[in-house]
Amino acid sequence: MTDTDALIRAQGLSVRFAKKQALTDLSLSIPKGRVVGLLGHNGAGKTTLMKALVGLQRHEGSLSVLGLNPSTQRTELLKSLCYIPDVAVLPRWAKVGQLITLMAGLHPGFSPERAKDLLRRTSVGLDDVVGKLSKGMVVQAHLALVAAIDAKVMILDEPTLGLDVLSRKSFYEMLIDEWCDGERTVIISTHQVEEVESLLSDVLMLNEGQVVLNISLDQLDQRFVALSHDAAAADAVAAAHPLLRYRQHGQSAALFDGAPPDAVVALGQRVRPSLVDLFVALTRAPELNRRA
Ligand SMILES: Nc1ncnc2c1ncn2[C@@H]1O[C@H](COP(=O)(O)OP(=O)(O)OP(=O)(O)O)[C@@H](O)[C@H]1O
Repeated sequence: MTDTDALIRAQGLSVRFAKKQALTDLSLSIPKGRVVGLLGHNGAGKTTLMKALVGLQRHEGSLSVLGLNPSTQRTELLKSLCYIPDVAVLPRWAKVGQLITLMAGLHPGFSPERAKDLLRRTSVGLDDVVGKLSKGMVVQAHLALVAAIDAKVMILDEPTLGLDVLSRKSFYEMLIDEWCDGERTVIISTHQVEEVESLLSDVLMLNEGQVVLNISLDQLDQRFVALSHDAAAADAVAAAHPLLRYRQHGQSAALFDGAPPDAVVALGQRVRPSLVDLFVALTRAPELNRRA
């Protein structure tokens, strides 16, 4: 990717609250057509970054989204960017059909027909009042409304928080089937790392306000090597300084950034590193790595 293809570009992005440095000198670029998982522990800075991307967070450094400055060109930006924050914001008194009428009046890129089509995928009806819907139904209705906007970037902050596994699955199916088209980019923050792994094209990992990984899943498979091995090989594997030692399918395993020496590889069997193991390896203090 050349940098000019990027839909989102940040350089030296920092956010400081009174007592907390929430983001420190982030630099990244995200191209079109990607499904990016934004991962990080509680307090890592995910919401702060998303708010900066949509122009709701003062920051230092430069930030460009769709070629616009989110802080100073927010109105223009919101024509092509949609955002579901981590708090439910649909008015509880409104009927879903009324929200469609409201959105049609407010947003030039919103298609009422598309919203109604998307709602047919859910169990939410046009006459349903938001306040009487379950949490899962509200989230589905919210996605149907937002996905009916002809935008280029969608930002979702923990969109499936509090939903059961079936609701989470249907949420992501609707998002991928109905909104992602190979040109649009979506950024999803979540703690459900295992569940989203198969949906993602890229992962952006934050730890204590800093980027610890920004990589496509294809590159990730090439760069990181996981080795499953017998207990007898443990000391020799540990001597090669893996990022993480853990257990997988009842076997000891070790995760390396880059291939370890051939002699070490020969001690075990190369397996696919999972995103969750990588997340643990890159976001917890090295001294916490247990002997596997
Ligand atoms: N308005 C604020 N005032 C002061 N500190 C804040 C404010 N918003 C966020 N923070 C702090 O900034 C840090 C990053 O918070 P942020 O909400 O971005 O984390 P997060 O990765 O989204 O966490 P979570 O997974 O818990 O939602 C935290 O230490 C938080 O306490």
